[in-house]
Amino acid sequence: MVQYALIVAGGKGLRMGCELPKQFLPIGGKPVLMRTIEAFYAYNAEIRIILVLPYSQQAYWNELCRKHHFSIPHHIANGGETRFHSVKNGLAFVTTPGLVGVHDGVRPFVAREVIARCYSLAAEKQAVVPVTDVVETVRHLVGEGSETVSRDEYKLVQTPQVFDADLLKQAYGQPYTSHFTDDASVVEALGKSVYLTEGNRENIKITTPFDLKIATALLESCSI
Ligand SMILES: Nc1ccn([C@@H]2O[C@H](COP(=O)(O)OP(=O)(O)OP(=O)(O)O)[C@@H](O)[C@H]2O)c(=O)n1
Ligand SMILES: C[C@](O)(CO)[C@H](O)COP(=O)(O)O
Repeated sequence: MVQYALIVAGGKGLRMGCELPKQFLPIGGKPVLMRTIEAFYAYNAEIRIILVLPYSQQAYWNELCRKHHFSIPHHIANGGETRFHSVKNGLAFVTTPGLVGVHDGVRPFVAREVIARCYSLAAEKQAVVPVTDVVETVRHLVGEGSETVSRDEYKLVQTPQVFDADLLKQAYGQPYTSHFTDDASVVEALGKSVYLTEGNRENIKITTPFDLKIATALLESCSI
């Protein structure tokens, strides 16, 4: 079955607050985005990689690839207004039946076994999402106050979220709503339920300067 990795890096990175877009920031001397793409290539050298980047950053990315002798084959699609629109743009490059894994370009520490399990389960379940346990107590804001809720009833959601290609394309044909914060929520809006599997704790989404510090520490401490 043909496998696609749709790597989204079309955002503005406002919470990082850096001039250089966060997907290009170096960790251990190599841009975040290259590490992310390498993780998928290491899982399957035949995987079809679609990278979504703002049009204005594509020349810089090509220059970075030359500088780092980065030669993993990939197609580039234009970033959109929201993550939803970026994924939709990337899906135009999905031209055959198969499985599509949508992954945040700023999650370079996804474990190979998690990628493998998500694709393998998606062949059977059609819609698979990696999650981790909530490790802190959670409070729900109610009116002026708040109350503790049972954390056992919640999970934290990661990527890659892997889907049957036709199902995902149908889901992204729906009109955008602000509730669509990930791909699972878009697919669920069709009435299809998603299957949860264990993610890996290191698979952080590099969002703030603090996350960059964690990323550097992770690189030093693990062999991912
Ligand atoms: N219009 C958008 C918005 C987000 N993303 C991607 O979706 C992933 C998760 O988004 P997030 O980490 O929130 O990135 P940004 O939207 O760039 O960050 P911020 O909200 O701080 O501006 C990132 O890889 C980001 O590049 C995207 O492809 N297109
Ligand atoms: C897709 C995601 O990474 C799953 O946790 C997350 O929803 C992205 O959210 P953001 O609003 O783009 O930060």
